[in-house]
Amino acid sequence: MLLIEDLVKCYKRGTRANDGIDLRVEAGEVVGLLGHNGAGKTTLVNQVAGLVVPTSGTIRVDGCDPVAEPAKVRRMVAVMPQAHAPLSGVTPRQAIRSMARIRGLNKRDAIARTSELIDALDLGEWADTMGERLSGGVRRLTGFGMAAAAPGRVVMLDEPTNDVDPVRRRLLWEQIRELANKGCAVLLVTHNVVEAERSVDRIVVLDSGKVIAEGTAPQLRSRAVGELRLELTAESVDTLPPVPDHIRTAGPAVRSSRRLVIPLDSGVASDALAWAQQLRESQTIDEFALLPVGLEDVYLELAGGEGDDKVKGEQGEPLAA
Ligand SMILES: Nc1ncnc2c1ncn2[C@@H]1O[C@H](COP(=O)(O)OP(=O)(O)OP(=O)(O)O)[C@@H](O)[C@H]1O
Repeated sequence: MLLIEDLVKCYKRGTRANDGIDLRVEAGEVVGLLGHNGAGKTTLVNQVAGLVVPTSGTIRVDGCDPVAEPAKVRRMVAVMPQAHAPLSGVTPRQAIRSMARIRGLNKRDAIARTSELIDALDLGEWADTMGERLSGGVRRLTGFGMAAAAPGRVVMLDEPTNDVDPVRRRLLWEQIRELANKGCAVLLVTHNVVEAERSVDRIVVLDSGKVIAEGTAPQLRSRAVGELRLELTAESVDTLPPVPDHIRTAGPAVRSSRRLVIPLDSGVASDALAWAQQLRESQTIDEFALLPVGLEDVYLELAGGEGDDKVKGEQGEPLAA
């Protein structure tokens, strides 16, 4: 449904925001696009929507080129932008209904679809409140409602769950899945790795404009070294003692200012727990946890840590991208 090949976008000042991206989203599929700030996610979305012209490469929405046939592609693509929808002087109900009408639904169907979305997202309490008085989360949900009102073939959602409370976040994910079940190809930008791991079919990781990893959550998790992660939290992890020799690490640790995450094989779990317990009893660390490897660990390892240095372990090499 959505096919992207060797997509390059260079902005005027020379930033290569997309640098040879290949990406495919099939009908009925929800694909999560992850990547650091400035990785090029929004640039990608804007090119598919026809708002930014690619420098080179190919985009096809059900066979149509957004550059050659922008009006046609706009009808086929629904976008929820990263910025809040402008809702001054309109209520969520009016905004969603208007979008449904603009995108081709007749009056009766637009009213019905709007009510359906307001109920599904539990927005009834604010459905008739003017936009100026809405919270960030309700604005975000309204933006989703506008994109989902008459969604077309491809739906692109740029950080849809930001500001949304945990209960409505679940409702939102149900509606995202519902769009895929109706046959839409859904491309979803998010920074929430844990949510993505739980809720999308496939994940694509962008780094500096390039795809550095792609696959289902289990496929990406299988790239991790070791089965476990020992997380140590301390005021500063710089002064922590080295991992004792008898606890063989499975790969390089990832460090942020207050957290050290050490990859381990399951065979050393009890020794690692005993060591962490000692560190806590001596108040060298504040707390610790031993957890199965998650997608967030793989992501941080791929991305090179939590914005901080990557600490190379005693054994093992860093994960290759
Ligand atoms: N209109 C523009 N003109 C020049 N440079 C731009 C423009 N829009 C984005 N960029 C640059 O392109 C790069 C990619 O930006 P983009 O917004 O696509 O990243 P992103 O992954 O969506 O980031 P974030 O997660 O912070 O929203 C950044 O270096 C950004 O500064």
